[in-house]
Amino acid sequence: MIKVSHVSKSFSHGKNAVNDLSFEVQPGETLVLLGTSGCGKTTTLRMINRLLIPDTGDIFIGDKNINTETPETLRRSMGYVLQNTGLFPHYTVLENIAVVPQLLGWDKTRIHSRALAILEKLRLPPATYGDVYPQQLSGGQQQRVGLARALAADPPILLMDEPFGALDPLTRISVRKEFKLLDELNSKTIILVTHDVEEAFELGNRICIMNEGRIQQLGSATELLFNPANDFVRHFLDKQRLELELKSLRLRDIWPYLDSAGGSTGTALPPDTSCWDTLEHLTGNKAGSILDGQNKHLDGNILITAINAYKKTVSQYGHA
Ligand SMILES: Nc1ncnc2c1ncn2[C@@H]1O[C@H](COP(=O)(O)OP(=O)(O)OP(=O)(O)O)[C@@H](O)[C@H]1O
Repeated sequence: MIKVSHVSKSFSHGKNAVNDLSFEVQPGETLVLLGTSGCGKTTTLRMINRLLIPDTGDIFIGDKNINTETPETLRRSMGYVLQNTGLFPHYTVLENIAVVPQLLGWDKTRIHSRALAILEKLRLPPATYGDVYPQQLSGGQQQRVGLARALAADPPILLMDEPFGALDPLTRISVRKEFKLLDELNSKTIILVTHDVEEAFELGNRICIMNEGRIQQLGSATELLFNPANDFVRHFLDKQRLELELKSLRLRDIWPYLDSAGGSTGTALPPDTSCWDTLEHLTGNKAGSILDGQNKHLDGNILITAINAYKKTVSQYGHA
């Protein structure tokens, strides 16, 4: 677990870059820090890694205050992925990946086989990419090498600062998809910084929306969408609201608002299908019924009506 407790940090010009920040990240959870430029996301990440020291407050990894460890020991438990990848230009891909395992004193054979394995996992066949230099790779490939390097020594924690920020929108979407499917990341505790709302909702188990160094709200996608803590959070999500709502709501959420159907026609959709995917499915299939012990009849209109009924109830009772 990572615990940030009442942490503040100001730079020379006096204004707090981070102001009384507190949050916890559970083991295996992905927490996304989301906010406009300059709201303190990177500063927060750098304090967790001890690249910066907080003015006040404490940060714990497990039950250990990070002040009690040397920065080197601390950083061995953390992979750090940067927007510009931070790869060494004069090292080959394999040499870049080997950096942390070498610092940890792994023997050569172990380092080599781990580097080959992690490259394979990230769809960069070592025979083609192992001996090339970063500038010979595309942005997406460099990003994957950056991730491979951060994962090489299998650290339990991964800190990611705008990891897909330098990529064009299409590459960004495909690299993000691959990232989500990586089994290497399943058990890791991840803090990911982004200013991309869609990315935050796609990758975060919970999302922390920040503004001017302060947390505005920390919660699940549905909490932020249907129960915003203030106007800042509400307005921050307004532009993509419909898409975010459809992607965040699952069939199981709107289940009580769907009528039961007699027979079973159409394709059965699992209850954790998002309303977005369901709409896509219905566009091609016109109508369908979903199965989960009982059948529910479904078409586009019924789906939208059920979503609206869900939203009404949520705002009525104040929870999502
Ligand atoms: N080394 C530094 N010296 C002085 N001011 C700094 C330094 N690092 C950050 N700041 C200031 O602290 C504030 C927060 O910066 P930070 O980089 O944490 O924001 P951010 O949310 O990560 O922004 P971005 O999305 O643009 O990277 C900004 O006002 C920034 O100018």
